[in-house]
Amino acid sequence: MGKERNLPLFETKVAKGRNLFRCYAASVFVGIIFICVYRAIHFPAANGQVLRRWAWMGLFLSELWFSLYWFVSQFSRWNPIYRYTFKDRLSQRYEKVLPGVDVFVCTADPTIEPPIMVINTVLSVMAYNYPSHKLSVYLSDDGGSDLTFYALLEASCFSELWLPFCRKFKIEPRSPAAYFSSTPQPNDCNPPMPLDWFSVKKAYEDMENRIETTTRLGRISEEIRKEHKGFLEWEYVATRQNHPSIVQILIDGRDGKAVDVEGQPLPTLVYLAREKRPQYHHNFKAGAMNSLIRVSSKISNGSIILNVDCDMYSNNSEIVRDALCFFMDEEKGHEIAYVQFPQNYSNLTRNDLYGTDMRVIETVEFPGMDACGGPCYVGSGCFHRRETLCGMKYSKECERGWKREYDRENRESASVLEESCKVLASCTYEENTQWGKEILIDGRDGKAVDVEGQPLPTLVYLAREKRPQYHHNFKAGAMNSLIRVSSKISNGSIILNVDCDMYSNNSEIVRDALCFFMDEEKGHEIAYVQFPQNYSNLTRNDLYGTDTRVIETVEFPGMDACGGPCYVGSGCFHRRETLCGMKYSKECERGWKREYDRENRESASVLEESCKVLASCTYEENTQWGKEMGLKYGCAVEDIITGLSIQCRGWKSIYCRPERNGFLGVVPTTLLQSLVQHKRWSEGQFQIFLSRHCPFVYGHKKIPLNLQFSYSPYSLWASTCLATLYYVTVPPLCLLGRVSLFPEISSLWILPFAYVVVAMYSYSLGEFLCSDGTIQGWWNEQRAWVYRRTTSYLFAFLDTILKLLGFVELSFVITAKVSDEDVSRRYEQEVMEFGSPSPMFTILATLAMLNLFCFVWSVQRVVVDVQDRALESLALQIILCGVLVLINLPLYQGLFFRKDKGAMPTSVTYKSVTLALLACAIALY
Ligand SMILES: O=c1ccn([C@@H]2O[C@H](COP(=O)(O)OP(=O)(O)O[C@H]3O[C@H](CO)[C@@H](O)[C@H](O)[C@H]3O)[C@@H](O)[C@H]2O)c(=O)[nH]1
Ligand SMILES: [Mn+2]
Repeated sequence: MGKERNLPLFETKVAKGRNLFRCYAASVFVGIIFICVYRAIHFPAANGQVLRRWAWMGLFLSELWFSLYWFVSQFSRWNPIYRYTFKDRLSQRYEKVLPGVDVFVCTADPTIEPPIMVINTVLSVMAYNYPSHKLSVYLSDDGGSDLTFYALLEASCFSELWLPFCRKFKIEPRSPAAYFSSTPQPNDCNPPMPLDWFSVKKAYEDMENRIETTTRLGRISEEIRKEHKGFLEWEYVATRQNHPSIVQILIDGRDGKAVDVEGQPLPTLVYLAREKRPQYHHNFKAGAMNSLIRVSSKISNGSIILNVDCDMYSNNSEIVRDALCFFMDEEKGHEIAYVQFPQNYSNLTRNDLYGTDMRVIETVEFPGMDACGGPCYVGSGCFHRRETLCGMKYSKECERGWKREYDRENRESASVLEESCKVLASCTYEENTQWGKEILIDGRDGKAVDVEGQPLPTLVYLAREKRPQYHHNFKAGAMNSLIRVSSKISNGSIILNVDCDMYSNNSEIVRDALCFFMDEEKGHEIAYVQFPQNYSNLTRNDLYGTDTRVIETVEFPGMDACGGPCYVGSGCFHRRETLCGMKYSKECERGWKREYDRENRESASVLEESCKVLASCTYEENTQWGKEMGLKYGCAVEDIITGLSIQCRGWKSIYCRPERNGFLGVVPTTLLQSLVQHKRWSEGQFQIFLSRHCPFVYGHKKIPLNLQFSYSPYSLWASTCLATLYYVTVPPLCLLGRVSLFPEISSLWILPFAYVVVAMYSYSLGEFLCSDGTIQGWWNEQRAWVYRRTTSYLFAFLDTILKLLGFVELSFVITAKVSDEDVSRRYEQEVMEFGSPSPMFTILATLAMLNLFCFVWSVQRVVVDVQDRALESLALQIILCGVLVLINLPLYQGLFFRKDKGAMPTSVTYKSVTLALLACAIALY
């Protein structure tokens, strides 16, 4: 065992054949130099070639840009590494002390993210091979939809059947929909299986039917409504964008009665719809995530957080353990902030028509980033340590903390508490390193007993943060820190506050106070119970009249009759919520009664109530949430910017691709959706690049230089639009005017051009094929890049500039996860989907037409005029134009030959032909 302990929980292997790659890169680099030399020395002379000079200059600049882009994209290819875990070692050493894991599932719209899909994702993560009492699943519903809530309620019941089934037969994947559609019916060889199989399948299909019927209906029937108190919350929902917080604990894992059909505990399951008000910006997914972080900290407070999008179901039930092999590794675990798994997709077609699977990024670039310090966080399929997501900086201290946590069983959960409470007592919620607080006795610890073996009460020392520049607000400030910190540690519903000189003179006084609070009739309206302040050192005749005798015996009882005494700071019992600003309402009656009616259920409902404030619009006002804490706001790719800032705080991240994919999601199934998604991504990335969070500025001296470079290809996505647009318009148009921009076929200068193009594209094809792609798939991806660069990135580029100037606001177009039958069928057949008059399509069609015209025109010249030597100098341009025509074949089909609904609308056809003709006409004269 002693030796075993030293074996690491994961190993790292470097990719093979890197020297070959480096030779290739070096040779391409030389080729690029030659091209630049050619461009420089053949720069058209000033006499009479004005147009050609300009065209040449533009082309030179474009090529310089492409070279730069190529250069920065070599960093993540230089030295990819691969990670492998040892889950058996993890179980051997840590099975009993595995940390709590909170899983966040985000959904935002029940129409484009159907509830049945969402709960399949939820069920798949509930069924992880992980101790249920340490697993909690939170669904954030930004759609605030009772349809989604209803589906989740159904899922909570179905999980009682589903989890034992998964456990018993060790099935994969654990999303019921995916499992039943991918697994053939069992035969009789395995007798117990078919019985269960059919009954579970039947139960699933029944549930699916109910959910789909309700979803189609668009509202919840009265009978269903009566089934759960949660539906009452919708009485306060005005619209999806205007409602209070809703927190519903559907399965309370702490409740001994929350068990599956086999009597095994179920994971906690929580529904959250954060408050939405029109006048408050909700910050999209980042806002949802931050609410989740806070609410979960109150309910389960797992040290590890897994975040998945609602379409990304778990495909591998062991993945939590894979992630923990990194976090809990004794040697390196303490410096790891997050573990990112690749995003794979369940609905890809064979040749991936829209190139939506980021195959090469997932198999080559991310492993390369991992070698440079860690991959970026890409929003889904990522495990985080809770503290790092909350803004904690890396320091040597962490090493101790993390180790301590797993070395001693009970003490460490106290230390995690200490850690996470720091921020609650800080001046700004921001500087979490300066604090002083110690839990001296942890009442939850079985070993915290007196000499007779009786449990001791929890005892905590707190010194809140103090800074000269922040006012500490005297006792009130101290009390507020205590309220927050205690809410995290013990969260008692009643708070007694005494000054340090006021010792308790009556050990029954708590019970006296409770007689008021818990009175069934009037208790619910009482906020505090004030006892008189008496003194131990009074002299007989009270020389200075310091004992306020008459106030205590006459005036206060009088005030009590008028509605209640004042609170005099010491010897007073409060209900926690009222001290936190809760207004009295009839509701409280219900809540308070409920609390004492049922033993376990009600602590859930108190939790629900007290979590609401954490998910309210105003909670984050004047805090660091969205800035230094949680996910960052104001960026369309909140994931990338958050990951980057975690890395800049000194943490490392890990990229892991287990043999069996961890998560499977849904890619957009139409061209437009895919282009719009890329617009959001490239816009966010470019926005980061232009902001103070630019990897080269923000990351300067904080992350390695090669990691800064590894981020830049993505940051520069948007800005490649200019060079690309230039390349696909100017050389073809110059054909018309017979303006030559490339070396002649017979010239030696053609070599560097030929070499660079052939080498780059063969390498790219090789990379693609090694990533399990097909040749046709690679070709499709090349097309996708051209389309993105000329539309998505162009719009992203312009929007980013406009945003910088303050003309437009940040938006987040949610990608649809369903499409109608017709569209799906074409997607399955890999027929390109147009069918809408988007300006993006007008651009694509115009460019395609333009290249077609130029190509036909110049080929016709070649045929007519075989002797014409001038054409030889245009050969490369004609080839370029021809390749563009080839790549656009599906577009011509959509423009002219298809009659189905997915064809290009005629308005786009007219517009694009006109525009292309116009451009050609201008070029000809
Ligand atoms: O206001 C919002 C908007 C979105 N979402 C959720 O965010 C997720 C991502 O939205 P989607 O439209 O599917 O975006 P994708 O482009 O597929 O997502 C990638 O890119 C996003 C950043 O642009 C990240 O947030 C995602 O995690 C990442 O998977 C989905 O679960 C949504 O339900 C919300 O919860 N609230
Ligand atoms: Mn998505």
